[in-house]
Amino acid sequence: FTSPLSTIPGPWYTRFTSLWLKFKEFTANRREYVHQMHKIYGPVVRLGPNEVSFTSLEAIKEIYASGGSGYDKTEYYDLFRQFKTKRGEDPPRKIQHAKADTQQHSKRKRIFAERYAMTNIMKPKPMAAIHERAMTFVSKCAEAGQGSVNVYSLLHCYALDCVTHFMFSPGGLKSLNVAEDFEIMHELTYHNSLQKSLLEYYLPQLSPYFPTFLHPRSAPKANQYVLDMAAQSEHDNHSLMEKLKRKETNLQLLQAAAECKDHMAAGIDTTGDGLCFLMWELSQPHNAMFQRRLHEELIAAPADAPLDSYVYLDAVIREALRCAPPIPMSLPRYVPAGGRDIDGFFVPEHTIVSCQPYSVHRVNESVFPEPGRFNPDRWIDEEGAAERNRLFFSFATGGRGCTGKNLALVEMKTLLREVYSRYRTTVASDMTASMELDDQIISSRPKGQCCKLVFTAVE
Ligand code: HEM
Repeated sequence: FTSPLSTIPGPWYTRFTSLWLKFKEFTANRREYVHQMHKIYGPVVRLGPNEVSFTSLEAIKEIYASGGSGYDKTEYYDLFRQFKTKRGEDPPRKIQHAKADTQQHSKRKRIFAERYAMTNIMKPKPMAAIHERAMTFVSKCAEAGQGSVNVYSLLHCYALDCVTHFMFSPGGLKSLNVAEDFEIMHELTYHNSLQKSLLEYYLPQLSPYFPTFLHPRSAPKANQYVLDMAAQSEHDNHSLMEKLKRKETNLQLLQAAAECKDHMAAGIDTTGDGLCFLMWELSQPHNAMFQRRLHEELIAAPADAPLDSYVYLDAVIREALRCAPPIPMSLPRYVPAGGRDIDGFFVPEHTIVSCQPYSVHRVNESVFPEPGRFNPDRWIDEEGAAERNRLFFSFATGGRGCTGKNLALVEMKTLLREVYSRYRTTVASDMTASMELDDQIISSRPKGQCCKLVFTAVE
């Protein structure tokens, strides 16, 4: 009752316990719970004795971008267990998410920032590789004729093939075509490890005594693949590995491999799920006019039109990432020493504060009217464009914002251009899987992990 947080709106029990929040987290309902709290209590909500959630632009700027990198990430990021599933088995745990390593993280991020710059990604060789993979995706869909295609699985293959080429070129997986590589995609994407990861995180002392089936799943094939690629002697000049292995970076081979494993995991499900939700939305009968508009823009442009010249394509992508951000959940940070004023409230040091993209995109209805409706046209209207762009939070913002944003956008645009200039997509009659958002650690994926569409060639 004496805490400075006691003036912050929220349910009464959040003053005493965060057990209800943990329960929601454990049952994969945290995102929706936090969202409901914002709908009831407004832009600032107390979630627990030491945790507050925000949705305003001011809060986003303060938490994620003040001083450049914003506040430190919390240990919650240790939950990315794909890097350390059974103790000691995987390469060292990712560096950039540990609180104590903020300085080391920004040094490292400076090393690879140049590789993720648009000027590097748009070089002929990486662009040709992305295009080749997009065309493989198209031919897989064409092979099905009027039969249904599970794009969920193919889009994850596409994202994996693009990101591994970017990192290890001339190496790189061909999971769209090669069965052995497909298994790596399968290992990384199809798993149920939310509860197991949370148990291990919240009960670290007990976890060594857990039976094997309670440990998060391992990814031995993916780990071995990354280690093999790191050991390759030659890497193309545009690749991430070429840069990480340079002498001046002072990285050991295993550290470079761990960095790549990290980026590989960050780049598969995000891009795969984002594209999947987008194609699912465009394929709905009530969204046919948006698909038609996209097709018209794509066929009207010259074949060599630059990717950033497609205004409607950009609007479709933004709208899909607004409605279903692949990382839609709270991005937790610690308030720095001395405490901070956030959105009119004093928040003491070491309080966990966060914004969740899902709510940022839905509760600010003056900026995004009818927020639950997929409507790419909203991004075309010049009025309010600055506010919309500022509140677009799917890639987060500031120094810890998404490293791979440019790569993700180029992959998405290249694939969608090749698909929607040639085909119309509709939902397959045998599509019964749920496309509801299913919460994972900070990401969400389609619940059924399956999305069946039909591709019809457009004359
Ligand atoms: C549509 C696709 C993508 C979305 C929506 C997305 C979104 C995000 C978000 C929201 C974060 C911030 C997480 C946080 O603050 O807790 C993030 C971080 C990150 N993303 Fe992405 N991402 C995407 C694709 C990619 C790709 C393709 C790569 C790399 C190949 C990548 C690499 C990373 C890395 C390395 C970080 C950690 C950055 C840091 O800690 O400084 N992402 N991403």
